[in-house]
Amino acid sequence: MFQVWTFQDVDIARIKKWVRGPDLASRHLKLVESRSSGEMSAPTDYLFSTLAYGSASALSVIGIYFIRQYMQGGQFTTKTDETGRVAIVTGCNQGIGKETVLELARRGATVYMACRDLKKCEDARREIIEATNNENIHARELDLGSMKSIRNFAAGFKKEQNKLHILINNAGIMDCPKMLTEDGFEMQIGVNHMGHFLLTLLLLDLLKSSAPSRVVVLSSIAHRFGRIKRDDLNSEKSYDRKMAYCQSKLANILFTRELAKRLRGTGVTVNALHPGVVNTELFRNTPFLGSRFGKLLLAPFIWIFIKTVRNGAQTTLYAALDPSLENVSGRYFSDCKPKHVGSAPQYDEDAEFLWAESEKWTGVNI
Ligand SMILES: NC(=O)c1ccc[n+]([C@@H]2O[C@H](COP(=O)([O-])OP(=O)(O)OC[C@H]3O[C@@H](n4cnc5c(N)ncnc54)[C@H](O)[C@@H]3O)[C@@H](O)[C@H]2O)c1
Repeated sequence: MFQVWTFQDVDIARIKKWVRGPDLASRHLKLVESRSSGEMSAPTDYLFSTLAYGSASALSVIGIYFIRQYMQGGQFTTKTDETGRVAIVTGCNQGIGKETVLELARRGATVYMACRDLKKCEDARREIIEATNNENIHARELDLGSMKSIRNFAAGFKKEQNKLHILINNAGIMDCPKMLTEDGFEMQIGVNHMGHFLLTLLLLDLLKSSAPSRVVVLSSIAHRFGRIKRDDLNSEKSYDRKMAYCQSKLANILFTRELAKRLRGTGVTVNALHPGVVNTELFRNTPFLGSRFGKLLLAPFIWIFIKTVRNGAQTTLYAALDPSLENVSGRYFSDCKPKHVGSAPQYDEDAEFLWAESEKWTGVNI
């Protein structure tokens, strides 16, 4: 009833030939043919299949591991001591911002977490203090969609601190349906660019007096698809949620270049970056990707190809802390290294246009 297979049953020479064969698919085909013709014995068949499919699975696992490692991008491993340095991070109750604050706290910095939702900000602050034992972490309210809130935040901060070494313009919103900020700006250009424009300019005096100091701007690779709509910057004539995000992220790059130019010789540097594609709540408004079902369905894909929040914060930390960037300004980074942005002459014209409009809209200038 039972057939016992012994080692002698296994045709070693034949297996060697098979393993050396051209490829898995043709080997499989031959296997099926030889099986039906009775040429190959059952034990040989069994051993070959195990070997072939075992090595294919092992190769796939190793391949997936290396792809995932590659997709997680560059790491900022340089050790720095930030004790006595003061930083502000916007939109940091979650996502890349929260992870950035966590690492700044570990390195001893005093950090002001500037968030729209103070309750969530307070919860995140407590978590960070618990994890790092750094008590110098503060939660403050800042809604970048309200010029009043931005002015209140800046005034409050200046009452508490007379130094600011690192300003990280991290907060962002993506793909939202057409909405306006409190002051009537289209939400994506309003929060991602105009709000940060006003905040940075209100804090410039402190940044200058605390130099060497740094402004870090979270842009995105999406800037490459962006166009500054000179005839409709505020999307009043037409609105496309994707293009509005791309425009706002291009605005981040142009703001960085123009501000860097204007701050030459002050000891304040300004750099922009793309954090990578990171597994955060930023996609909450994106059809399918933002839904629970979409996330569940794409979970394996996300695990392989999308950065973890920790890895997503690495380029921000690099731009904010790497000693080698002390005098580097007006650049764009990705994966902890410099990256090229689009063609200069057109960007310069757009940057000047955007700067003039931003001054007009926010009522501040330098
Ligand atoms: N996640 C990615 O794949 C990715 C890719 C490229 C660029 N970025 C950029 O990285 C930055 C951080 O995004 P994230 O991925 O951590 O997303 P996230 O949604 O997790 O975090 C964004 C933060 O911004 C805050 N925010 C939104 N509107 C605000 C407002 N009006 N005032 C104050 N805060 C506000 C949110 O509350 C949140 O804390 C954004 O600027 C985003 O454009 C992210």
